[in-house]
Amino acid sequence: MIGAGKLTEALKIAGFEIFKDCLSGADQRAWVADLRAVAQVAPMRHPVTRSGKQMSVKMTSAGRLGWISDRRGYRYEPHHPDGMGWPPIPARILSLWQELTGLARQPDCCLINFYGEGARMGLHQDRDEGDFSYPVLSVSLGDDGLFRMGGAARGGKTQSVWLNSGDVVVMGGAARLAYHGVDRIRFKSSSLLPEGGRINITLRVVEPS
Ligand SMILES: O=C(O)CCC(=O)C(=O)O
Ligand SMILES: [Fe+2]
Repeated sequence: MIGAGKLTEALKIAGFEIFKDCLSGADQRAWVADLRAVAQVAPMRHPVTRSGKQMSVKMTSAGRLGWISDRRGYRYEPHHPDGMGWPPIPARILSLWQELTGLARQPDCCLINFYGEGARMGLHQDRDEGDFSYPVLSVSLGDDGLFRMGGAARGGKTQSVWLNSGDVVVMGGAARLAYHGVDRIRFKSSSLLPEGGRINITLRVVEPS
């Protein structure tokens, strides 16, 4: 599945890797079908933050734990806010994790974000997990997204890169706790999703081993 030599060094941040064009067109369509099946069981919704502000992205999860945000804050939960358990992480998604990380440990959570027209994600750290020695693996599908990456401290210098459909990002090591976000998408730049928009999935180990 992974072409050799596809690793680029778009950003010079230790532990941050981009694998361009990791997924073929056929793979991307299969992933989208898998993710739509997850969203059938565990519907996407716009979370609100602790302050009550609605996020512009819609989210759902697969796996033992799902990431949620509500007026009580951010956390992982074993159930969707509507009460159902999260569907299992699709097998082909787990194989990519295995192939790229080589880890025996499987991720607990596959967080699925959907960026419709105008959606973005502010700079943040992924730090609700219990063990930062595991990388976060992220896959982009659909429209191009302008990804911004900073350092471990808020307010530091940032670098930006466009992520395209089929690109995979690994944030491990020093990059694991780096600030990152998505400034904007190029709506309808890809034909993968007929309705337009960008899907990003992140695979996370949540519980300490
Ligand atoms: O959409 C992306 O590329 C990043 C998503 C992200 O940072 C997150 O879900 O925590
Ligand atoms: Fe993140």
